[in-house]
This record gives sequence, C-alpha cells and structure tokens, in this order.
Amino acid sequence: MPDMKVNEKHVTVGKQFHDDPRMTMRNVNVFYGEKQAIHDVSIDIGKNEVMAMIGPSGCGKSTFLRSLNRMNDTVEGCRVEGEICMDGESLYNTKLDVVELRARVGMVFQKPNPFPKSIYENVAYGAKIHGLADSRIDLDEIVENSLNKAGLWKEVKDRLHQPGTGLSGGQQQRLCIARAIAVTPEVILMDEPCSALDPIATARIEELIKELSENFTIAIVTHSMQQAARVSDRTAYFHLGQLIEVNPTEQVFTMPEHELTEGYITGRFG
Ligand SMILES: Nc1ncnc2c1ncn2[C@@H]1O[C@H](COP(=O)(O)OP(=O)(O)OP(=O)(O)O)[C@@H](O)[C@H]1O
Repeated sequence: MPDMKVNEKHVTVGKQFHDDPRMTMRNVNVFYGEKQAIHDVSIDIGKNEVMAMIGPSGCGKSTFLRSLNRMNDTVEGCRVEGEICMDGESLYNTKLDVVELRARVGMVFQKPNPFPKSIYENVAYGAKIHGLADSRIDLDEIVENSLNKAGLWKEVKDRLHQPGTGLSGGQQQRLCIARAIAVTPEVILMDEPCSALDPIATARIEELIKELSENFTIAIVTHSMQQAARVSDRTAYFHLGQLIEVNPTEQVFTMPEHELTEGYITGRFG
C-alpha cells in the first residue's frame, strides 16, 4: 500500500448519484464489532445499470455489497448504519421480510453453490417457496425461462433431473444465476462471480451480465479491472473502507479523477 492516505474528511469524487436510481445508499457505515469497515458511503445504483465495485483487497467491497440485501445480518457482530433504500423503501425497516428482500435483491457468490438437488429443483425451489407458480405448468415455464435467460437452457434441457452439482463450474454459476432470476429480482448482486472460472466460462458470464442488464440492475464486485471495464456502466473505487470515486467506467479507466483511483488502475498498488 502506498503512503497516500485517505483524507479523514474524504468526499467522494465523480458521479455517485443517478437520475433514475433503483437503489439509494446514504451515509452508510458498517462495523465488525469495534472495527469500522465502511466509512460514510453514499451512492446510487441506477435502474438497469451495471455498477462495478473495485479496489484493493480488504477495502470493503464485499462488506458494502452484502449490506445491500442484508446479508451482513447473518455475520455476527456486524452492524450497518445509514440509509439503504430500494425504490425509496428502506431495506433496514424492521417490518421488512428479509427472505422476501433477498428474492428482490438476489446474490451470486464467488464459488458456485448449487443446492444438492436436481437442476430443475435448483431453479424451481425459490419460485415454489415464494408462491410464484400455481401449477406444475407454471413452474416448468419459470424454470425454462430462467435457464434461458441464464444462457443454460440448451445445455441442460435434456438432463433437468440430474444433479446441479454435476455441471461444470461455469454451468453451475449460470445455474446459480438462473436460480436468482427465477424469483423475479429487481437487483442482482454478484461477488466476484468469475473468480473460480476459466477464461471461456468467464467470457460467457460477462456476456450474460450485459444481457441481464436489460431486465435487472446489477452490482458486481470484481478484482479484475478488465472485467469491470468490459461489463459495467459505472465503476466505484473503494479504498480503506471509503468510496473514493464513482464515474462512468470508461472515464475511470482512462481519466480517473482521484489520485488513489489512478494509483490503483495503473498498478501502483492493489
Ligand atoms: N466477518 C468479519 N469479521 C471481522 N472483520 C471482517 C469480517 N469480514 C470482513 N472483515 C474486515 O472488513 C474489511 C473489509 O473486508 P471485505 O471482505 O469487505 O473487503 P474486500 O474489499 O471485499 O476484500 P477482498 O477483495 O479481499 O475480498 C477487512 O479489513 C476485513 O478484514
């Protein structure tokens, strides 16, 4: 890490707000016990936008992402302060059903994690528990549509009742994306979704992210600047728990506004 320090009274530079936001975050602080991992972050994620979150290891990208669907509720000692809203509604409202919320704000993890069930059941499960299908025909349709949108239908349509864990890593990750899509989310959070995949499977997921943005809002944490550059509309650069800069992706990688962003993208630290 360079000797460049984050200014204590840091103000995020660039375009952190959006004219047509799906999610609005204001003055978000996240703590693990006494330790503060996220400092006063304010940002919007626009409708149908792909927002990339980048920054050195330990800068808080995953912590911030997990706050967006209350995944941090499951982490002992983790506390989230500030305002996190979707379509103007606070996601930290105590009356909100968290299971429902995680359907509306789905998540895809670093390592594909299909349930130990069939391909069909992996996709149908959420739709069943959320009561989205009235009949088997409805359910079949949801499964086919979701697998189609995840670009997996053709590869699996003849083996829907075989275990999801029998698929390749890239296919498993697309199955997890189909599972997230099946419950009609508004937002999909992706935490380094390609880090366990080979370049071909990675390219397929990146293509898919672009296609999915026609219907969903996507926030993706990635260690790969090339990936951020390829898939996202705007990029947010985090450093030591602070949001340093948010700008259109092309600008971040060609003409960053903050010297810390420049230091990171030119490889001076990471
Ligand atoms: N469960 C936890 N308990 C305590 N501290 C944690 C926990 N999870 C993360 N942290 C700390 O919070 C800070 C931010 O971590 P986080 O994983 O969000 O960073 P990151 O930018 O996603 O890192 P990486 O790129 O390495 O995944 C780090 O200092 C980390 O050690």
